[in-house]
Amino acid sequence: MIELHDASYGYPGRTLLAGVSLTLSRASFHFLTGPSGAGKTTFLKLCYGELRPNAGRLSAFGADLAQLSRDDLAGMRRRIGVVHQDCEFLDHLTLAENVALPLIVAGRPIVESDLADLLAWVGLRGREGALPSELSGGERQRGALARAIIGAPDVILADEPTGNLDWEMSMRLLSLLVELNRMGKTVLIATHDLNLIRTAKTQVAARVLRIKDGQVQTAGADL
Ligand SMILES: Nc1ncnc2c1ncn2[C@@H]1O[C@H](COP(=O)(O)OP(=O)(O)OP(=O)(O)O)[C@@H](O)[C@H]1O
Repeated sequence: MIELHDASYGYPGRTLLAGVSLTLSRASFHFLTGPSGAGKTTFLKLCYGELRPNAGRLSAFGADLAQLSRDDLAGMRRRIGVVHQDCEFLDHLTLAENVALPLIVAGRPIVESDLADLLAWVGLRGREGALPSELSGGERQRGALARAIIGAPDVILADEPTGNLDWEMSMRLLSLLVELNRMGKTVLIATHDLNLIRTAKTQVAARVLRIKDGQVQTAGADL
């Protein structure tokens, strides 16, 4: 689904990824871990085409990102759902409106019953009309997940999705991501939370990637 071939990326004066090659295959489940500032968010941005490698190649769904037209790039991005670290919502829109926003932006129809089913699936039935300021951290994260998957993406990238959640809510979110993976979605979660990774590995065949010193390596089985 997403392949990096000898890809490098850095900001001026700082190399974050140096010649990384790896594949996120269909229906795989990956964690991405590594010290703060190692480049996890940057790696995710490369995967969804917000950044382009300085050298090497990145291909998504069989197409080289560098060769994609603007429209093709937009099409590729629609196949990737992103749960951002800060789950930004538009403050003046309700939860349901925020969740439906990717469809509105893409000019796609909103089927109210599908939206209601999705909100119920993430445990937010009854919260449709709430404003973002009225949501708890766990509700925001589940809303952000709903927004990421409303367009039925093939790949879900989540950046520290359980960062501000207690354990019970982290487990709830993890089980939703595991369920999505069982439906055939490719899932990549960037996280510092080793307990989350250990627990997930009892539920799903997850591969753990670690970014360190510009390399992305498969972490040992002790994780
Ligand atoms: N737009 C930018 N310009 C310059 N440097 C940046 C930019 N964005 C990120 N960086 C730097 O790149 C490094 C990697 O950032 P990134 O957010 O990818 O790390 P991370 O592993 O996700 O960190 P954390 O776990 O703390 O969220 C950091 O040192 C950061 O300061």
